Amino acid sequence: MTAPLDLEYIRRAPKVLLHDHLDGGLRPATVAELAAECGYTGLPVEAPDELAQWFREAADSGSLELYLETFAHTVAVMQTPAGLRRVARECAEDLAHDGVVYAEVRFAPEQHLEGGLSLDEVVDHVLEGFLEGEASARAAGREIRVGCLLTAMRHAARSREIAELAVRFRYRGVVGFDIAGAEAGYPPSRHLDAFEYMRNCNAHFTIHAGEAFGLPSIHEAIAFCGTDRLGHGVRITDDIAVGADGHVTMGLLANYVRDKRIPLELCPSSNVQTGAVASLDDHPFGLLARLRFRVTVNTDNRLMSDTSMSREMLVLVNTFGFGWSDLERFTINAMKSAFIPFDQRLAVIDDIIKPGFAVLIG
Ligand SMILES: O=c1[nH]cnc2c1ncn2[C@@H]1O[C@H](CO)[C@@H](O)[C@H]1O
Ligand SMILES: [Zn+2]
Repeated sequence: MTAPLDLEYIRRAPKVLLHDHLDGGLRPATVAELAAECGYTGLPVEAPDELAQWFREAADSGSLELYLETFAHTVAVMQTPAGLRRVARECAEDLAHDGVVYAEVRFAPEQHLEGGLSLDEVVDHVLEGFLEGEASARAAGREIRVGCLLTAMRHAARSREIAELAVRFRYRGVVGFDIAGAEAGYPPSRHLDAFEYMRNCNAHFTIHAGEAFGLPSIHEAIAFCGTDRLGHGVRITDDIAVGADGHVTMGLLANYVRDKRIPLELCPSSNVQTGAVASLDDHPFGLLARLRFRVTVNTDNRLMSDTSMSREMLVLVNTFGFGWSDLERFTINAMKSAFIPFDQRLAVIDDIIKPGFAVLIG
């Protein structure tokens, strides 16, 4: 018998998450406790439930720049070894508890140096925290593997250094590289040097592109930088026209993205909060899925959007009428697009995802 498509059963499905920011996923109580521990007095409110509400409302800004301002508070409490480890451990635990079996979690090491740690030390503590979280999830009967992506901030000038850091840690849990931050005014090609270095090392990367800025950003990310995946990429719809009769016309760039199976890391709730799309009903996820782009479902920032991987899936089910086989397809899309070796991706698909969905589909 087919399982009901509700939150409880979606949480049981084996899920894959490619786009989740470590500093956007703290538990509200952890923000409050770490602030007290490290003497950070800048929090707007202190009770965990008020903090949860504050983050959601402040992030609900309609602009990426304002949305990003909320990260000042989470980054502020992630400056010590204990803080970094705890946040990473809880991240792995929370994702596992939600039924995520493979995740790539990203953060920007350059934002965690205020307590005097080196870039290498910051990465060490976060990776240690992920391992602890994987172990405690396993003890609770949940298997998860967390890979780490190192992000460089696009307004800064450390991307080459962060790319080198990612390669230095490639055998210790870092699986790729990314750039994030305000998009308008900071095109991907500004960081060409970092991407060329990654390519020269046969290493993987994704680029936040096509979120707050449109087609030129996506084009640069692909044609100049050679990105493996697109962080968001929702604005690819600027190159897709749907006529009144439903006839679809796609431009060269949209065709290229689809032909090359370039994965789109779509983040429905986040896209509404930053104003990349007007509402969930207007989100192009449904159109892009129907046109068979390689779409994946992601959380972006669980704290700012008060969401989880299961909730993002439920939102899509409710908005577009997707069924279990669609959710399985999006999950397999994500696993195919992960930055771990091919044989390992295949093993997750064959041994975990397909059997897990088979039980639900009945
Ligand atoms: O959706 C997004 N678009 C662009 N940048 C983002 C987004 N979410 C988070 N960050 C930025 O990435 C940094 C490292 O994790 C965060 O501190 C935030 O500034
Ligand atoms: Zn993001």
